[in-house]
Amino acid sequence: MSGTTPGGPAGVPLGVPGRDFGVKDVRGEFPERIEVPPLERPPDATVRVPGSKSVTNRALVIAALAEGRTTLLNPLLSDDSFWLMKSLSDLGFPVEVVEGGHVTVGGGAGKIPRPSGEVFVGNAGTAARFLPGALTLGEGPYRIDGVPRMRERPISDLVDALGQLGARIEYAGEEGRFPLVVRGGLRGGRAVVRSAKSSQFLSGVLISAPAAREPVTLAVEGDLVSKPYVGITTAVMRAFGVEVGRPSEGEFYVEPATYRATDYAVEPDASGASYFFAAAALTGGRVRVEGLGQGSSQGDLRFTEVLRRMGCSVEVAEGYTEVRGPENGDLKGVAVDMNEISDTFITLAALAPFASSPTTITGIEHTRYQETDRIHAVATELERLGVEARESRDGIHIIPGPVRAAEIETYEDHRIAMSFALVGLVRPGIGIKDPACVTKTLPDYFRRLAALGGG
Ligand SMILES: O=C(O)C1=C[C@@H](OP(=O)(O)O)[C@@H](O)[C@H](O)C1
Ligand SMILES: C=C(OP(=O)(O)O)C(=O)O
Repeated sequence: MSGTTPGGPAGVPLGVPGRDFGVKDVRGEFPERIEVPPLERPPDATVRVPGSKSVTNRALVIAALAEGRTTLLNPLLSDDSFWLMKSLSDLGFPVEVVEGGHVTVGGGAGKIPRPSGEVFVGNAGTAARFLPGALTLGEGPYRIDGVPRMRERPISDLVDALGQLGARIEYAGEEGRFPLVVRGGLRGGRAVVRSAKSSQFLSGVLISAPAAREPVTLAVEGDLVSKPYVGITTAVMRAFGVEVGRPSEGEFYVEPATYRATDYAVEPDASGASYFFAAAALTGGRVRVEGLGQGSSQGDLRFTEVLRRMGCSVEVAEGYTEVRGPENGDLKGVAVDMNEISDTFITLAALAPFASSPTTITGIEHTRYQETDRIHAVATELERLGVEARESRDGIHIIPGPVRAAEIETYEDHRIAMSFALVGLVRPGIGIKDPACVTKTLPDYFRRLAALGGG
C-alpha cells in the first residue's frame, strides 16, 4: 500500500472500550489516495470479516427497545454502527463497547430515557430508517438528521407508513426528506407500506411495530426490493422474543409486545465478505471466510452463486464459505438479476471486465438512491478504466476489454472503493481516491486486502 496504512492494528485500535463506541475516527489517518499493488501470487487464505452491519444495527435498536441488558458479540464497529450507538446513547440508553469489542446495551423496556433530543445518523441508511419508528416510543419531539446525502435519500415511504399507524412525524426541512421531527405515540392498526426504493422502510416499521398499542398489520404495495433483508429483520426480532406473522404473501402481522434482552452473536458480514471471495475469483486463488456459511440469514452470501456461474468452485459449509477461482483464469460473464443482493452488484461489476464474455446486471434501480447513484457511478468508473459499460434504468451491461491504469473516484461510497480496489490486485496503477470512505462498513479494508498477499 502506498501512503500510510490505515486501519492496521498498529494505527487503529478498533474495538477498544470507551465513549467512542470502539470506533475511533480514523478518516484523518487515511491518505488522499491509495494505490493497491497487484498481488504477487494468487491468495491462499482463510480470513475473518467483522460482524454484519445489517444484523448489528437491527440488534442495537431492538436491544434498546428491549427489557434487560443485551450483549452483542462480534458486532460491526464502523461509521454506520457508531452513528447508531451514538444516537442511542444521546437518547439516554447505556451503550458500551467492552473488552473484546463486544457491545452492551441497557434496554428501556419500550421507553426512551430522554424525553426529547436530537440524533444524527451520518449516512447510515439502517439508522435513518430504523430510528424514526423507535422514536415514537418516547415523548418527543426528537429531531433526526444526517449528512447531506442522507437529506437526498428517500424517506417518505417510511414516514407515510408510520403515519398510517398514528405516528406524528414532520419534515423539518424539505417535504419528503430528512431531517425529521418525531413526536411520541404509535397506535397501530393497518398500514400499506411501499418499499420499492428501499426494503429498509418495511424493516423500520416492523422493528417498531411491537411497541404500538394495537396489533399492526402491514400490507406491502408494489415491488419489495432487497427482500432478504426483511428476513434478517424478522430473524433478529425473533431472537429478541417477537414473532412476525405472515397472514398472506404480501402481509406482515405483529402483536403488541416488549422485546426481551439476549446475548446475541452477530454473524460475519456477507457483503463485506464478497470482496474477498471476488479476490479469489479474479486471481485463480482460494479464499475461505470463517463463520459465514449454511444457515446464514444474509442474502448477500448468494453472491457466491454468481461466482459459481462465472466458473468458480464454491463450498458453503456449516462454519465457513470457500471460493476457488478458475485455475485457467477463465471467468465467464453472466446475466443476473441482483435485486435481492444489490450491495454486491458493484463487486461483480469490478470482476466483469476480466471475464471472457459480457455481463448484464438487472433489477438494481433502487441502488441509484443509495450512497450515490451507484449504476451511474459504476458505469463512469468502468469507462475511466477503458471498459465499455452501458447503463440502463435498472442495470448495467459490461463488455470485457483491456483495463488501463486510472484514478478511481469513489463518491463517498465505500462499496465503490472496496470493489474497484479489487481491480488493483491484477492491474498495476489503480488508484482509489478518498479511500477513507471504507470506514462506513469496513474501516481496515485495505489492510485486510493487502494481507491476502501474505503481507
Ligand atoms: O436493511 C438493511 O440492513 C439493508 C438493506 C439494503 O438496502 P435497500 O433495501 O435500500 O436496498 C442494503 O442495500 C443495505 O446495505 C442494508
Ligand atoms: C446501501 C448501503 O448502505 P445503507 O445502509 O446506508 O443503505 C450499503 O451499505 O451498501
